[in-house]
Amino acid sequence: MAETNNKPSIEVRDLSYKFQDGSDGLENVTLDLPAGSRTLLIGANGAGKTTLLRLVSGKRLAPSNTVSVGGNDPFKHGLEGVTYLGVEWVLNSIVRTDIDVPTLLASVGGNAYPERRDELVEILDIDLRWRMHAVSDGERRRVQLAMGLLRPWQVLLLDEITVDLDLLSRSNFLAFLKRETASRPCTIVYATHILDNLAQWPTHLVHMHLGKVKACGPVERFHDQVPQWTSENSRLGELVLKWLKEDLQSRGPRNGRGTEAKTYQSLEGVGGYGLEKHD
Ligand SMILES: Nc1ncnc2c1ncn2[C@@H]1O[C@H](COP(=O)(O)OP(=O)(O)OP(=O)(O)O)[C@@H](O)[C@H]1O
Repeated sequence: MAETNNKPSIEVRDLSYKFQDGSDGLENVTLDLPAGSRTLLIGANGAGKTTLLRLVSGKRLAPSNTVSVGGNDPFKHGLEGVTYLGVEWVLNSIVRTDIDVPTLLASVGGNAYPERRDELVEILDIDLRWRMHAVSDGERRRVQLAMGLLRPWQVLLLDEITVDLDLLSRSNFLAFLKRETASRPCTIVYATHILDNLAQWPTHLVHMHLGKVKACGPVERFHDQVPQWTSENSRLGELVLKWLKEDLQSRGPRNGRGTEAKTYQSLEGVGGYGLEKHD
């Protein structure tokens, strides 16, 4: 396994990707995210955020010379310093079994990084007496985040995995990530729909729509796109809302219009999943 160099920038060059069924995943995506940046990846459901993150993490094979993380192709080199936390990771069943927190943290190398482990336990307010089959979803997510963040990654790709966190846990978690990028060479890309208290967090924004990058750059570049705001937080919210409304307008509703539209009547007799009513 290769290590990223100590300047973990993310470069994507004219990346197009088709799924196995032949449908377009990404089209001509180009990105330059410098080392030390914290990027928010913004886009409506289905815009291509997960697809992009999986390609950057090396979980999917990108065409050669299109993705470079810290100077390496993540798929070819299986990069040691790249951590991707997404849905598959969240659904890992081990965290639902009757197992205790110290054992779980040790299983991902906690004993090799005792200071980070203790810091994460404190920041995420984890009770070491919890048993994982008997915790709430948010508590489970906090333990999972501690597990995922324990090894000092150089590139962190987060695919909306903070939905279960309460406001304080999420704010502590984001502050921890900010400190990380300030104190050591590391880079973060965070795909999220939840913008609360995020205004001061990103250094860069990427706006995706229908598999393409519509806008990308340092946050300051977008400030004048929203003429009125009541606070920094609502400015980011206003900007994203504006983007998503424009995207919907240019794409049209998913179910199409006029003759293209499917109606419940036109779908009668199609499919059927055994959910029909039986007397
Ligand atoms: N394996 C696949 N085969 C074909 N199409 C797919 C596949 N996976 C995803 N897609 C399609 O690709 C598009 C982008 O999906 P992706 O999961 O990247 O979106 P996203 O921006 O992460 O969305 P969300 O915000 O809902 O998580 C969607 O229209 C989706 O239906």
